[in-house]
Amino acid sequence: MPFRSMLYVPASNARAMRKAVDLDCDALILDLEDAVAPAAKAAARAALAGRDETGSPALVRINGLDTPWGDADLAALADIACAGVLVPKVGSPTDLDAVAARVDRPLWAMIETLAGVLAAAGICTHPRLEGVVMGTNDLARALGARDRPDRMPLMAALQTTLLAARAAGVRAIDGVCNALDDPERMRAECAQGRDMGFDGKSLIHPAQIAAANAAFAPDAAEIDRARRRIAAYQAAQDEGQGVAVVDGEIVEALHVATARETLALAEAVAAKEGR
Ligand SMILES: CC(C)(COP(=O)(O)OP(=O)(O)OC[C@H]1O[C@@H](n2cnc3c(N)ncnc32)[C@H](O)[C@@H]1OP(=O)(O)O)[C@@H](O)C(=O)NCCC(=O)NCCSC(=O)C[C@H](O)C(=O)O
Ligand SMILES: [Mg+2]
Repeated sequence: MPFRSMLYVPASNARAMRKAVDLDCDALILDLEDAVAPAAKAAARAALAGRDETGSPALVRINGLDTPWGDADLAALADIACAGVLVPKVGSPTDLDAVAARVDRPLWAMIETLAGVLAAAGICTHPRLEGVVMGTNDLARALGARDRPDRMPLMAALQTTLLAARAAGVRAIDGVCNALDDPERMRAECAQGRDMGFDGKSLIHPAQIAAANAAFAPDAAEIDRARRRIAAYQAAQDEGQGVAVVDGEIVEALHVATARETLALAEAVAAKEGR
């Protein structure tokens, strides 16, 4: 399945929770953590109990086990239908062990602390991990970084974590764009995240879904080039050659493997969108 767009929905926001059911993001992150005020934690947790799984697959972001609410969140998961658990502020594989020992759902890790980035290789190879989500807000704070449209201060953390995720074969989701009233910045951040190799982007508002879905899916030109690369390489092989040339660029086996992945993603997106 595609992971182009993962929308945070504060579980304490009943209006947003109702809205989320009909949104076309690839996944939801039902948040019990930082988007929920301390006074609203118990009610937010209760709001998830007995939810049905209408709409996009949902991860539940729990509070850390080092907080007053983490234990109760884990206990509540027994009554919460979800596709997985998103663990915040993961700093080591043992942080995942503590959750894995108490829930049998797939785990995702927020990489949003300096320790988490430095331990990314060990975290990403955890046997229960399905993916990582970048927490660029917490990371920027921990770095003492200034906000920049080019996200230069965050690049080392983003690329280090992405390398670890790709090496471990798990999904990697880029951080949020806070600029709700700046669609150009959102577009640029999506393009940057896609260019780097992320699978998708985490979002904070439904208005951001379209940009992420567009950026992280192959476009018509990429689909056409993938098909032509596969065909040209097969023709070269039939003539006993190991290399083809398409649009003035060489095409070797690795390019064909990428082309097949491109077509597979395009098919998964088309299937999800009922095309
Ligand atoms: C930022 C918001 C508080 C703005 O909410 P609101 O003022 O209600 O926005 P709108 O009036 O434009 O809403 C229009 C409709 O859309 C619904 N809505 C808004 N946001 C969401 C959402 N996230 N999910 C689902 N639906 C949403 C409204 O209810 C309106 O619905 P309707 O009237 O029925 O049409 C709000 O967007 C918000 O709370 N966003 C989420 C913020 C959040 O989750 N933050 C935590 C994640 S960011 C982070 O820190 C990640 C990581 O940890 C890190 O460190 O980086
Ligand atoms: Mg955070």
